[in-house]
Amino acid sequence: MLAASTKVGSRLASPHASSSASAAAAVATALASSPVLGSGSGVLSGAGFGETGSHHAADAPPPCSSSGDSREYCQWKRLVNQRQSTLQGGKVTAALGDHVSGARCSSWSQHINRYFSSSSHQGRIWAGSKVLHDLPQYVKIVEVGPRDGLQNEKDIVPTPVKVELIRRLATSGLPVVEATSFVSPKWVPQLADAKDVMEAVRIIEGVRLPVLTPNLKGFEAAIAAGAKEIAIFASASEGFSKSNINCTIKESIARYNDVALAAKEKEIPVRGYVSCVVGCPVDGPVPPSNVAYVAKELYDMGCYEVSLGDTIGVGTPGTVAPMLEAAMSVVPVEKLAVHFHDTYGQSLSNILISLQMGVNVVDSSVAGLGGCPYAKGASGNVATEDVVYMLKGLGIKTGVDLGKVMAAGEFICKHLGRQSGSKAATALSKVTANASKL
Ligand SMILES: CC(C)(COP(=O)([O-])OP(=O)([O-])OC[C@H]1O[C@@H](n2cnc3c(N)ncnc32)[C@H](O)[C@@H]1OP(=O)([O-])[O-])[C@@H](O)C(=O)NCCC(=O)NCCSC(=O)C[C@@](C)(O)CC(=O)[O-]
Repeated sequence: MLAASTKVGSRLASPHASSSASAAAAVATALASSPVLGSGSGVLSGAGFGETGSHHAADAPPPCSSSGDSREYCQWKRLVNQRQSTLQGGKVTAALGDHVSGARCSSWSQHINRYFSSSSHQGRIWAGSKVLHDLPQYVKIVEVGPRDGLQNEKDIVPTPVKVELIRRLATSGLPVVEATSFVSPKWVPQLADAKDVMEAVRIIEGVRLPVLTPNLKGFEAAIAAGAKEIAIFASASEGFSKSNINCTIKESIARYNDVALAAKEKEIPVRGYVSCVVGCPVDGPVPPSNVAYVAKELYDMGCYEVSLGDTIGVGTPGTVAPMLEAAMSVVPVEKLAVHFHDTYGQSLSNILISLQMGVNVVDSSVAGLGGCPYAKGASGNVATEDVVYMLKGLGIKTGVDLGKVMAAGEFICKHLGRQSGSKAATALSKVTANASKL
């Protein structure tokens, strides 16, 4: 299985695919001949790679004024503008034939908007509310499905399926899609095709595509494959640090310092992760002071953002709030992101309390895919669809088209042969299916 996917991948990495157009052609050829994605499979139909798609940023932003708008919000506005001009220029951000038809997507949209249309104005929702008035205007969603979501899958997902998933997520308006990891293939065999995935998706514009790098070897490989942004990942607990990256926390900080220095030289932005911020599968409960220590180390070495991960999903607002307070005491809150796994069904409540505490970056995974191979019992990440649904209900802008994320979720779930882990996607699909029977 691994050999087969590598073979397909090596076609994607062909030297003939060095220009955008020829790389796109190589991807299209690989996809067409894939048993999962080929035209005969019924998964793909319609337009070819390289054609312009229609991206409509959901919740189109108001003008970005110099007064009051957050930095993230202004960055998002720029990203939307860049994406729109990219599409007008006919570059490769386009649809490769969505198997979810336009009619179906618009039917989803009708239902998605059903409960929000009368309350979509944030001011109206929040008027007079003591608990909602501090929420951010815009939340950046960092999609981690292609990396965190797939890394734990036992059966190797073919490279073209991963590439197509990333492309679909990128065209849904998500500003960041974590693409893969340049880790040891012995440790994470599912992502052994990182080079091929990166070489195929590097041509997608209008979206940031960071990759995980555990050391200099991974960093060099990522840059050679075309990565323009990386992420490093430390742990707040010794037990998980050992089991996940085979070193102590201190050793990992030294290792990541080298990576951060190399990245700085090449002007590559670095995101930091802290795992096990509430509990560890090996050590049990984790004190907030450990989280603060590691978060500050990552921030001080130059990470532009530090994502706090409840790797095994044991946190509740009762444990997340003190953990965040500790992290916020050493790293500015606008530099923090939250990353929840939904093992105990606490993710959305944890996200809500994080937003109330000033966080405005949230990691999530399409269809709730995910889990860490070195954190036994951890379930998937919070589903992107559920996060977008909740934020939409709160009148918070994300720029994400929920129907398109649902379509990406349906695509990958079909490939994996399982139901979506997103409650919002499942409910909306059922409502729409029932409505179409009437
Ligand atoms: C860190 C290591 C490499 C140490 O692994 P090690 O075995 O201690 O490393 P080593 O330096 O002794 O190397 C062993 C072999 O791996 C190779 N190697 C070494 N580095 C690389 C590399 N970058 N790329 C490719 N190959 C590499 C190296 O060349 C050698 O190959 P050999 O000589 O045996 O043939 C390993 O433990 C590892 O790869 N761990 C990654 C585990 C992982 O990816 N976990 C999941 C991501 S973290 C996560 O999911 C949590 C997060 C971020 O989502 C947030 C949350 O939810 O909390």
